[in-house]
Amino acid sequence: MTKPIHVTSEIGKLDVVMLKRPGAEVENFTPEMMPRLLFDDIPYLPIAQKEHDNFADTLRANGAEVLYLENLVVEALEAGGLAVKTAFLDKMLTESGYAAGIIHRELEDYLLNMTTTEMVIKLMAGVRKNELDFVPRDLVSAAEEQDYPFYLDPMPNLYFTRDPAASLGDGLSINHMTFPARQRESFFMETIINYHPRFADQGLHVWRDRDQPGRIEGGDELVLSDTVIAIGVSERTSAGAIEDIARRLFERKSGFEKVLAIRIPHNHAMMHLDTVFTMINHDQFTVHPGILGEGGQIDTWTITEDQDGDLHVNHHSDLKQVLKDVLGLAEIDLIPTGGGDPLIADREQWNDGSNTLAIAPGVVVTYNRNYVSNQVLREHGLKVLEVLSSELSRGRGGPRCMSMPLVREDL
Ligand SMILES: NC(=[NH2+])NCCC[C@H](N)C(=O)O
Repeated sequence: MTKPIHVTSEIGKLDVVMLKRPGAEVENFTPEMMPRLLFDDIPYLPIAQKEHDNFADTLRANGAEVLYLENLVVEALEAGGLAVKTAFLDKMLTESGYAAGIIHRELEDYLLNMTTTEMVIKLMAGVRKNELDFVPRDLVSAAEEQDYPFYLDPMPNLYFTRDPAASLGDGLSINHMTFPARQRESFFMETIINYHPRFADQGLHVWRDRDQPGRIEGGDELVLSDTVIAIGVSERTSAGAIEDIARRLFERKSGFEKVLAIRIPHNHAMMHLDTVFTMINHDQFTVHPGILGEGGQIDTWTITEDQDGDLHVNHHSDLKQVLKDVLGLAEIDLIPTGGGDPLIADREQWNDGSNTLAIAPGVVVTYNRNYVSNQVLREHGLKVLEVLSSELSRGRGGPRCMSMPLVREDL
């Protein structure tokens, strides 16, 4: 029987996917907070939701079952019962900076008095100080944080379900994320895996959990085949974490035998590998030309296990050749974002023109605003399903970032 998580490629027909519908969290902040929350603008929520529904409908119309993160968390907590709900809240408050003390107790009181659904939505949306009729008298609150409006920051990046965890084979990595703005997000996924009846006790492997020290995010984790994973060395994923997960995947006989580490520029526009490189067919990929040097050069390393169980690391610089080698293909088609025009490539990459989601071999979901790249994809024979993108794109993520495939058909 297929496990509740089963992903052995980037392109196998998408059967089950997890999304998060944008809620109050995407507008519950000030312009001043934007850089820290990793947003470049504040989306207009009703339109963002409409666009997101359009995305979900497109996936459903093409045969995918859509699960929502927010519902799964509520269902997991309800299945777990009061003790689980209390422990969950306690840990969430601790990770939000209130390990104990009066503010912890006040917040606990406030949130535990809600229904589970209200509590989960509230934790995601953030808790403002003026919601509680209580004035903290401690020195930190009085002297340092008096002008700060929140007890609990909103989590606007939750609709990028790709990043807090990544499905790999019959399991997943639950990620230790890079920035404080996102670190609490992967706790939702851990809760689902531990307590949701659909996922708990189903023999799923957690290849690497969120308590591990090195940083890794799902936007950097690409399943190229049932034996090869590519991982970006990026602003968000450290080389140490890549070695660590490679070791665990090899040791635990996950089926993956090779990890391809690809180093990309470390900046906000290209925070993850999937913002500049995605797999969209057996032998076709999108790539942002800005990451390739002369003659398509880019630093990559293949990591394998040698006879003694040690990691063996091999450096390469020709992306096309490495991909051919690891996938056993005679030819591959690297399709440049923006058709290769450097201005258009940069503009469309900024709005996630390289961040395509394959829902079957050669069938991709993309943002409609990247019309040049979309046309190029069509010219290369792909079927392109465009979705609305004016507001969603303000969070700096596209269709791949907004989706966590849980089950794909094997190729
Ligand atoms: N898989 C991705 N590329 N995700 C994009 C995430 C964007 C989000 N604002 C962040 O900076 O974390």
